[in-house]
Amino acid sequence: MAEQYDLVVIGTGTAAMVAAMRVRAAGWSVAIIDYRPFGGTCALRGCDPKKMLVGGASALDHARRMRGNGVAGDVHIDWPELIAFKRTFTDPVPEKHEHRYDEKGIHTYRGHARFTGRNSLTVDGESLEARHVLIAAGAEPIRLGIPGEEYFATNEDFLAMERLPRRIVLVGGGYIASEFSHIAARAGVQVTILQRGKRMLGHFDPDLVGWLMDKFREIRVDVRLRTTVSAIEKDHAGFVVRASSEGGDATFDADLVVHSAGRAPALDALDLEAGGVAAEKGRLKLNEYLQSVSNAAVYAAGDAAQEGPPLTPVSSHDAKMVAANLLEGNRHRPDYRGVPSVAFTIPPIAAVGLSEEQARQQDLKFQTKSQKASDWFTARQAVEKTYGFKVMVEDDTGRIIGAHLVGPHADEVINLFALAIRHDLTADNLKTTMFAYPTGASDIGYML
Ligand SMILES: Cc1cc2nc3c(=O)[nH]c(=O)nc-3n(C[C@H](O)[C@H](O)[C@H](O)COP(=O)(O)OP(=O)(O)OC[C@H]3O[C@@H](n4cnc5c(N)ncnc54)[C@H](O)[C@@H]3O)c2cc1C
Ligand SMILES: NC(=O)c1ccc[n+]([C@@H]2O[C@H](COP(=O)([O-])OP(=O)(O)OC[C@H]3O[C@@H](n4cnc5c(N)ncnc54)[C@H](O)[C@@H]3O)[C@@H](O)[C@H]2O)c1
Repeated sequence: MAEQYDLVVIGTGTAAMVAAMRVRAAGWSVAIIDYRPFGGTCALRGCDPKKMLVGGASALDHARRMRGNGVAGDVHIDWPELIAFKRTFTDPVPEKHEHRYDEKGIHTYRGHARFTGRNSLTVDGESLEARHVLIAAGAEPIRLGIPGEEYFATNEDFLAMERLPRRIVLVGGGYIASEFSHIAARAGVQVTILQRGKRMLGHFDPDLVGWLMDKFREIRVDVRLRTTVSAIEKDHAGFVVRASSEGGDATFDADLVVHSAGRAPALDALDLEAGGVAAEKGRLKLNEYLQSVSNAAVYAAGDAAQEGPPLTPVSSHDAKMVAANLLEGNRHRPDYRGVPSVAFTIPPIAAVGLSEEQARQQDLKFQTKSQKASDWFTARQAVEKTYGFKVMVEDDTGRIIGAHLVGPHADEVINLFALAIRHDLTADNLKTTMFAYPTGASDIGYML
């Protein structure tokens, strides 16, 4: 006899947890499933552990920048100790999450979930019946279809490394490659990035990325652009990565090869066909309420849905919309205006709203103010030359339509621009706000 639930949630990440808790609070019976330790990507294999390692690398970078300016002596990363520090956060997560679900009366299942019908699932042999199903299964590294793909280390492997390899090759040149290279290089690893695209960090402003590239050079990360990886081979000494570029074919030796070439919704194992859940080219077909267009019992949220950018705050926002739609009927559409994004390089780079190119494509009339501001107090105080911005303001309305920052505090200051964009604040609104001085935010007035 199958267990019956009002809602069965596949996944235990941010999207799953937020939706499960909200729906359960309204009195529904809820089950939640994961084949990995409970907690999801952000808490266990993404944002949080990454930021803990970035903390160590940033401390080292700051101390080195201050050398000759009142801070003496060298510092170094003690990798095993840094990983142990990271584990003080990550290790307790699964148990804490399970405990929270137990406390709220949410039933937990461990195993792979798979549809067996429009309202039924199996979890490694156990049958569940569901009035509704939420697919919050997240994303997984895309398959590149190259020989030796099985040798890739994942983000999970990198963030769990107990010992540092001497040479790392990162395949891809987006968020993961940028962040991991900045951590690893500070820890003394020889890092190479093989990026198919013509520049790094395609999600960020090209001029600001250009300024940030000075930093990649300074920390000796070898960035190869327009370079496509074609194979990974294992040899007695480690791995050989084969790649091709305009200049011809080349090989790169590595002790670790990390996948940083993009992530796609984790749908393969779900047997969507058995559930009558339509998908196309690896993406679920959803309506504006995040509901499957072919099975009204099924919703999706977060990285599995990828209706908005695959970021944690979006997973949480999606989950709130789905929970509200389940409880109140389909009335709530996700709103992805003003989603800020940060790549935690050292220093960080950030963006919110439209890129200059998008604003032009939309035929908007706007003014752009942009400057590399290495001589501003914020940069000089941090002894960090990589500091700059680009802000776009619409002519007629004075609304801020896009903001792009790189340098000290960019990861925090971007949130003020996100507030402005999401709530239609004007440049004047921000200019007439008093920000504490001297802080990163106190530069905003000069960026407008
Ligand atoms: C290295 C890295 C760093 C990142 N850093 C940031 C950052 O700094 N800021 C930010 O905003 N975002 C960041 N992200 C993105 C962010 O982690 C994701 O957008 C977010 O975690 C997605 O949450 P989710 O709930 O949609 O999915 P997840 O948290 O991925 O949860 C999905 C869960 O479903 C489980 N699952 C999948 N299939 C099945 C199945 N068939 N049966 C049972 N369980 C299943 C998985 O095991 C997983 O635990 C980062 C991502 C990575 C990889
Ligand atoms: N700070 C953050 O918010 C953060 C950090 C890490 C990851 N993430 C999320 O995780 C997702 C995945 O991150 P990611 O860095 O893997 O992807 P990404 O989309 O940021 O970058 C992937 C890069 O890989 C390149 N590429 C693809 N195939 C290649 C090949 N065969 N050879 C060489 N290069 C190739 C692409 O040109 C692209 O630049 C991101 O989209 C992001 O949403 C977010």
